[in-house]
Amino acid sequence: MNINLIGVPINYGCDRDGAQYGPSKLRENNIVELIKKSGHAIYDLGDIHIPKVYPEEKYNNHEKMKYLNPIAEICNNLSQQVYCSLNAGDFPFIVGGDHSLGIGSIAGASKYFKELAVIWIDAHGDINTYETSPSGNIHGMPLAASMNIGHPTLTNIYYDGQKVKPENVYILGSRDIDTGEFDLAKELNLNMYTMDIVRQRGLDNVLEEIVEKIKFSNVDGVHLSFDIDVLDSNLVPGTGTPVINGFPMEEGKKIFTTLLGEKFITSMDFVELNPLLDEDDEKTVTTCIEMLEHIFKSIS
Ligand SMILES: NC(=[NH2+])NCCC[C@H](N)C(=O)O
Ligand SMILES: [Mn+2]
Ligand SMILES: [Mn+2]
Repeated sequence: MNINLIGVPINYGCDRDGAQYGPSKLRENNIVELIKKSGHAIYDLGDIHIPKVYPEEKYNNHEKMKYLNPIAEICNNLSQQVYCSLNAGDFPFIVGGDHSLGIGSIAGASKYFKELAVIWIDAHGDINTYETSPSGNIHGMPLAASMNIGHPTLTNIYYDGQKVKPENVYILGSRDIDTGEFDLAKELNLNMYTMDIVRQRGLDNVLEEIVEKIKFSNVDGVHLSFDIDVLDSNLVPGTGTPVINGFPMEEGKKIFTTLLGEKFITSMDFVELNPLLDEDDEKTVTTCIEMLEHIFKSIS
């Protein structure tokens, strides 16, 4: 497989200093060599350009969303990179940066595929809108925007309207969900496997159900969006919104072994590493590198 590495050094979506250093930190820690070693050909496509915006301008575009226009511009550029990569027959691997970039990845993938599914692996739902968000941070909104819910500037990125149907969305590992997100998930009847459900039913059973549902739908492409905060906060202190009771390393690996083993995943995000918040001799970077090694071994 040809892997296309695309860096998105953005922190406007989380409004916290540090997330913009994710791509450079992973490159310093040899992500490119690691991909090569796994036997894949790698094209490092570099980083998406991030326009400079000062903090005092964050609400200039909308009173309830921070950095709206620059995020839309960055996601628009990312979409085209992802679309071109898929068109070339390659596997786009997007490294963040905060999770607002998911809007761009999904828009690019959905232009290429007729019927896209999205697996959102995250401690959070990321299905807020500016009306339900407690923070105004757009990294809490990308999955809603991709389903055509929220502000038109976000729902019309790359091309107008819906990028993924709610029935093709799978949320896994959530355990910090806002009230508005909970209501929306219920209203849309989303496939939402919260951590409580995973613990009740067992990870194997939940993964099997996701795989079966995707296989028996008419989906022709699957985007997997991995927010590192789905892992237990002990493993990833260096992320902006860590949450306790997350997946331990072995379960994190099992998720990838199973889902990537099915060979239906066609693109991926890896987001929310914040090197400035890291602790214990770069514990989070170590976790990320170990997981990335496993991910690339599992892609075939
Ligand atoms: N991608 C993330 N880490 N999202 C965290 C979102 C936190 C919270 N739900 C919010 O909307 O502000
Ligand atoms: Mn997220
Ligand atoms: Mn999260």
